[in-house]
Order: sequence, then C-alpha cells, then structure tokens
Amino acid sequence: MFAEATRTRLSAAGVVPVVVINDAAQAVPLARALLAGGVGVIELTLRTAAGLDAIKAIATEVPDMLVGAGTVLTTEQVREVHAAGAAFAVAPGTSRTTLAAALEVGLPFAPGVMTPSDIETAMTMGCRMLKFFPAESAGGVPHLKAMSAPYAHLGVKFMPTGGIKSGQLADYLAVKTVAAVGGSWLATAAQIDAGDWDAITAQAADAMAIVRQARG
Ligand SMILES: O=C[C@H](O)COP(=O)(O)O
Ligand SMILES: CC(=O)C(=O)O
Repeated sequence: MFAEATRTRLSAAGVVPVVVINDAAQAVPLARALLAGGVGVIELTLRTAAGLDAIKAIATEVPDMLVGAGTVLTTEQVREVHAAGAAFAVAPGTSRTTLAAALEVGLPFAPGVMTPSDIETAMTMGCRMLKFFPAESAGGVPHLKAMSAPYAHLGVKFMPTGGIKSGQLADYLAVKTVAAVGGSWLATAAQIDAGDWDAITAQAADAMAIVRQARG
C-alpha cells in the first residue's frame, strides 16, 4: 500500500517525529526546524483540532517535508487527511474499515500492530509498512525481532513507536525490519508551545547522526 518512493523516503529519514500540535500556526516553523536538522518526515496526529490544518499547512508550504497523519481512526478522517495533502497515514491499531477507505482513495496507510495476528490482518489488506505500537510497553526490540521474523522475507517493514527515547534509537535501527523509529522526543509539546525551534533542530540533527551511524 506504500509506494516505493514513500518507503524510500521514510527509510532515509530513519526517524519520524510524532507531533501533537495545539495551534496550526506552529506547523510550518516546526517542519522547517526539523528539516534544518535533516529530518524530512513528520507525523501530525489528529488528537487535537489543529491537526488537520497543520497537515494542510505543511503539505502546501513545506513541500520537502513528507507529511503523515496520525491517529486516523475513521473513514471520514482518511478522506480528510488525504484531501489535506497527507502523503501517508497511520493509526494505533489495525481496522479493516479504515484500511479499506485508505485503499479506495489511494492513501498509503501503516496500521498499528503488536501481535502476529495484527500483522496478518494488515497484510491481508495489502499493507507491508506497519506501525509497531505501543513499542516499549509491548516488549520493545526483543518483541519486534521475534514477532517480525516470520514476515521479513515478505518485505514487511515496521515503524516502532510508543515510549521510545533517543537512547534506544540505535537498538531499534539495528533491527533489519525497521524502516523508521517514531517518537515525540524529537519535538516535544513543551518545545513546540514555546517555539523553541533551535532545540528541535538540534534534536533532529542528533537523531540523524545516530541514523547515519546505524545505517553505515
Ligand atoms: O502515543 C504516542 C505517540 O504515538 C508517540 O509518543 P511517545 O514517543 O511519547 O510515546
Ligand atoms: C500511536 C499512533 O500511531 C497514532 O496515534 O496514530
């Protein structure tokens, strides 16, 4: 369901800042701060009312940023984020209804998985890029390695997210099936609300140094 070009851009980024935004006006400076640190992907969740407008603003004004929508839970939200210009969408879980809507509009969708049954349901719906959520509380790297082993030869890739901090980034990136690691540590709510763009750029640059080292 993910086009090769989108998979390539996600893998090149290696990290996905997961952002809960309170004011859509923060979206463009945030995206530029991340890009300045070398991070070319962002996931804006629909957990706040500003999420949809933030997606629209970045898709329109920061074309170098691959913008994804998070917490996409309904068919209506699939259509809304697609219309807003999201390049991909994710959800905490796997819903056949939501995935069917994404297939219908042609929106790349990475559903959330934490069991082999979740993975197989997602694969039945054509997904090969999956969000491993909630990564840390579900068992972290050892769980991902064990769970993904039977599907690796089929090209299934994962975006682990949930409770991950910068100190764990290298361990996740060392797992062959990991495309990119998601987390809020790359742009915290406090930093966004304070407009602390320099700190976000510095965090992005630190994360990209770890990604480069992990990818050789
Ligand atoms: O639900 C949580 C987000 O998807 C990621 O945030 P976190 O990195 O703070 O766990
Ligand atoms: C957790 C997650 O992936 C989401 O909110 O979409």
